[in-house]
Amino acid sequence: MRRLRLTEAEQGELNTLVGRFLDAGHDWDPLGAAEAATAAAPGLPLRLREFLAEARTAESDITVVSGIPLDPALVATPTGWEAAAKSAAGRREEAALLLCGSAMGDAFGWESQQEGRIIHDICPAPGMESSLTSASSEKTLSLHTEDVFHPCRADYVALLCLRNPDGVGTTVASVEDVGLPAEVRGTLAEPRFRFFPDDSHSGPVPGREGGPAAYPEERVLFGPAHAPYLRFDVDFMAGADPAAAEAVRATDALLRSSAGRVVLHPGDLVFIDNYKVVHGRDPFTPRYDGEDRWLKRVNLLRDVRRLYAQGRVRSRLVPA
Ligand SMILES: NC(=[NH2+])NCCC[C@H](N)C(=O)O
Ligand SMILES: O=C(O)CCC(=O)C(=O)O
Ligand SMILES: [Fe+2]
Repeated sequence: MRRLRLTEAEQGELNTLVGRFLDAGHDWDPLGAAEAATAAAPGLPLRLREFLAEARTAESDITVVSGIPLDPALVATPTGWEAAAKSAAGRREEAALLLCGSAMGDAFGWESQQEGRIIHDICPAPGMESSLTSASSEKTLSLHTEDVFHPCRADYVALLCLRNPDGVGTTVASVEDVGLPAEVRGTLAEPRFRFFPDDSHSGPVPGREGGPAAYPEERVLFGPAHAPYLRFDVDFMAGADPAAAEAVRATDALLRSSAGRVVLHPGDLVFIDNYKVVHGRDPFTPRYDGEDRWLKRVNLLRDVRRLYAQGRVRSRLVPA
């Protein structure tokens, strides 16, 4: 894990950049904002850019930047992402996340998720307490690769904490630390697994009725044999045969027993390497009083052209 704390001077620089970005009216065309952020990111504080560049080339599994300035007059936590989207709650923080994220990768959103927005709101929603989505609270959110079903899922999931009054932990488990037995590793490295869109995706997504065909069977471990990448979400995958199903169960148990947690405080921004680390969340009791836990999230790709090359993209930054 790598950590950087912004100095007061750097916070000032970032605030100025955010102000300029908002004044330029980039809020909030999802197609234009990501490109504008990439263009503006070279204006970020030098030490921050150097830190993120180093984290990126070293393939740091978890990277935390503390001291992202938050609006002192931040509005009450909305009761779910739809309410947040309607009221444009936390725009300044969205801009800060988008700008810092753009130093790490290209921001994108899914047409099927949170109405195609590129910045998502993660806050508990009434009625969703036990759901398998990030709007849940009372139920543990299982360790998962973000958007496990998609061949062009994010390289990084970036989360900016706006509130976390009870210090609820984001759980993390790294493929490097999990200690999978050789036999399980062998099975996971074969294309014997199916991955499905999770419940936060709506409409005609691959493998669902009315959507395009499901993706073929794939590997859980892939890439360099000595340091493989991982793709895993026990709730939205299946082994294609009994031995593969058993490997999923064994891997889930090992990931859970090796998991640690990062407690995000207001102003903390974490980049989770979505190829090396699975993440989830401890359960908590929602308040629905405006003081609830609230994160902003953005998906980042090291090169958004990988998505364009997929052929399922309907518009430049909003893949179908
Ligand atoms: N195992 C799971 N519950 N996976 C789904 C994770 C939550 C999902 N990424 C969301 O934004 O809502
Ligand atoms: O709430 C958290 O800490 C993590 C939620 C999550 O999995 C996500 O936003 O992708
Ligand atoms: Fe997630």
